[in-house]
Amino acid sequence: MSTQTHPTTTPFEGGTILGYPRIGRRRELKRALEAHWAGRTSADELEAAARDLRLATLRRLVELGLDPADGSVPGSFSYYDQVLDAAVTLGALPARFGALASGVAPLHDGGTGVPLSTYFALARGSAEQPPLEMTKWFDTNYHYLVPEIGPGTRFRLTDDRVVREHVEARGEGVVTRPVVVGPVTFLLLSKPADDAPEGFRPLDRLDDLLVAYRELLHSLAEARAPWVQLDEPGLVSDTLIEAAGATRDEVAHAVNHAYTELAVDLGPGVQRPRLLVAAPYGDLDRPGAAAHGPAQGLLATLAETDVEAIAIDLVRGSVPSGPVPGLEHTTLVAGVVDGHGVWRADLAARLELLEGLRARTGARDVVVGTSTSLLHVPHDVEDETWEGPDAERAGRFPELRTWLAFADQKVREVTTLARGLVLGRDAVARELAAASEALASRAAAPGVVVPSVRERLAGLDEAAFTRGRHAERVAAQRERLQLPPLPTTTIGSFPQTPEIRTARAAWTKGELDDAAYAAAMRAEVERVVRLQEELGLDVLVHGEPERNDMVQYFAEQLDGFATTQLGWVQSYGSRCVRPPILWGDVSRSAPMTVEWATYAQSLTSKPVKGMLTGPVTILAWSFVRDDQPVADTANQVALALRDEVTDLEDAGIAVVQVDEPALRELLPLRREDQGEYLRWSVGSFRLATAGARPATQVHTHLCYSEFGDVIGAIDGLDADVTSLEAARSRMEIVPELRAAGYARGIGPGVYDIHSPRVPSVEEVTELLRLAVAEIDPGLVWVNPDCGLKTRRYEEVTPALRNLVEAARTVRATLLAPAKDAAPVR
Ligand SMILES: Nc1nc2c(c(=O)[nH]1)N[C@@H](CNc1ccc(C(=O)N[C@@H](CCC(=O)N[C@@H](CCC(=O)N[C@@H](CCC(=O)O)C(=O)O)C(=O)O)C(=O)O)cc1)CN2
Ligand code: MET
Ligand SMILES: [Zn+2]
Repeated sequence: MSTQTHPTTTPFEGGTILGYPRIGRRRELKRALEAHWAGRTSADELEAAARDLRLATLRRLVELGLDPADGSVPGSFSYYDQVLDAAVTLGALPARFGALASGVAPLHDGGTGVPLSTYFALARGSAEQPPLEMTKWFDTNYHYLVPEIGPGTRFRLTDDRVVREHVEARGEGVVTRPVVVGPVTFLLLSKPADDAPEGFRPLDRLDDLLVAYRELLHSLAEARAPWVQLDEPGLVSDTLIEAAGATRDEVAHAVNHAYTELAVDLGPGVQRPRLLVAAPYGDLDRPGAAAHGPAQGLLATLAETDVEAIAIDLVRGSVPSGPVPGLEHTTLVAGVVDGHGVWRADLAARLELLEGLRARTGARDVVVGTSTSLLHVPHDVEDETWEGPDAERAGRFPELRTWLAFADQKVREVTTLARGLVLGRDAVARELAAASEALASRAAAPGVVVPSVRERLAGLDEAAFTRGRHAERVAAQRERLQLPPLPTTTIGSFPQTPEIRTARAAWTKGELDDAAYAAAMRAEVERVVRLQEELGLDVLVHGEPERNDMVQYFAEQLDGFATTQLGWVQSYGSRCVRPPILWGDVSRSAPMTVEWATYAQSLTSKPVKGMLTGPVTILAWSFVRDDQPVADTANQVALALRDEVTDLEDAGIAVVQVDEPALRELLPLRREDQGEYLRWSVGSFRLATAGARPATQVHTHLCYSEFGDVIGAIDGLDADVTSLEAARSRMEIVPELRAAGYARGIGPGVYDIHSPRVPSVEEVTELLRLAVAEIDPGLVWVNPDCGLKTRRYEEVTPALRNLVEAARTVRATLLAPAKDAAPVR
């Protein structure tokens, strides 16, 4: 048992948040990072800009009502990614980075920390090494960097930036609660290093890793940090646990071990920071699911260690159904304010939940928190313009503003609820009433329910989700398109040049009129078509220059959506998106893409692919209404897209691609929820595309994920051709497709567009040979991994040239009647 004393008063009594956006309300960090990477500023200048941003954040959070004295303000800054931060803090620098990694000494051995240049080399790659792999953070549109752990990884405290930031904040009068990814989640998120033996699991290195965490706790103790927050979202995700080769029982064991080891005395005279373990994004335990999980739930497992506080997600997760053993010694941070969506909370209902929570769970005390970090929402509703022509064009209207809560509004929701919990309802009666009023106004507002949209949805039958027979479609499309074997194409976007961005910025500001902007974009389309013809690609695209983003572009044109001016949310590193707000019933008032596609088609005799974003991805990358089943919302979007497909067909477009890069992203973290998700998500894609005639070739594109566990769903989309990201994993998906008997057109990516490297003809040829050796060459398409919008023409032009050349090379071997080459059907 620890002799650590609990605070005698309730910690975080004024409420707390699990994290706050770090990009800056005017994307200050993005600008500072990109200036530094471009060589325009020094590391010192970057550090100064980041410091200004951190201090501005502290001031803001205190102004919004968080207690500056007791660790309620999280220290959640990062220069790039919080998982990378943990890796460099704990000595997990991959050996493949050579001297950059081996040159980093443990702090206790005279080390001086990990230089920013090394940190960015891990994030963005060095001259010799590709960066750490990037992948989706739980079911969000945030991407983290995947640590690489091997038997030789030397876990030690190698960087103490998080400690220095605590000291920095103290200098400004704010006692922060440093936030670090917790040890179990850190290992679950990691992958085995390249040199690890077969069967090695990062999780097996837990004991060694804990040594480094203990060093970190020591260092925080010396800085007098009263609390530290260890984030353990990994505990809520079956998919992550399975991918790490572990079971829930093993994870429970690891949790018990880790927090028994960390929640101990650090020795005489050292006051260990108290531990807040946070489990955002879902449920630690499911009521009634004990049969599948550890005998004792994960919440009880945590509560029975000596950690002083546990934060649970009460938006995505469920309320514990009864007293939790061990919680009588523990503060429960009740995540009742949604960190992941933008709707204003029903404060009265949330307060009622909070009031009953202590009695229900047996917690030592209950305090108010957010369900997740506020990283996933924009800064401030007040930064937007809600009236005037700009607002109107973007679908924003004054009433909408009152329905929303971005990060700053959410902090106020937290502090309001905290006051209500401590002082009683009457103390916050005005705020509760205002929240209820906003909710009522939302329910009754025009556009939220549009009868014609509802009627169309209600009238759908099975046939609306079903296309004609596959074989018939294949024949009709072959006849119409006359493509060579191994047809070449791209995923849609071509580089978004500074000229395009500048023109759009000028147009947005009203400095360029509609006609001039359209002319500039048409000129770009023409350049892109000419380039593709010159390169010899078979199925062309218009290049998407007119799109600011593949989701926002559609949201700007659909009814039921609003888009923001400054609602930036970090997606990875310095890259941001502005997720649209889907608030009402969705419908399409006019064609959205037809002019661009037909203009491109008018320039060439080759087929031009129409390019749409699918319903699941539009939902995944928007803030979606929470007042109806998400499946209904998806089908509304699908119907709008279905009409667009028809319009493209009527305009003579023979190939239409409907992108679903986020299909895998929304896959629920809990196994038992996945079937239902796949049912509605696949259904909405089919609804969007099943109206296409047999001779119209429907493509889809998926990326950013491992697809192994959703091949069945990919098949269920019933697309004629699917392009997948595959180059970096060297076509790993191809044998899986073969094993699954996949018999549709398939374009496993042969050009890794996430890297500036230009692949050689030989490399692409080699990847193509891998593909045609495994699957019927008559099904194989040749394409990059993803769109080219983030690349530059200097890279794209030679890379596509090589891709076309490689396709020709492999095509020739197929056509030659060699005895070991599979025939083309
Ligand atoms: N929504 C979404 N989610 C996604 C992806 C995606 O493409 N879209 N891709 C995956 C990876 N994520 C990504 C997310 C963002 C970016 C990205 O490049 N973002 C751009 C912004 C893209 C954008 O909205 N561009 C707008 C606005 C650009 C802008 O910042 N304009 C300046 C002024 C322009 C200038 O003078 O240069 C301004 O507003 O201040 C446009 O082109 O119109 C960035 O951060 O820089 C890339 C990948 C997964 N999730
Ligand atoms: C993230 S998937 C991107 C698909 C889109 N058509 C593009 O090429 O950019
Ligand atoms: Zn993609």
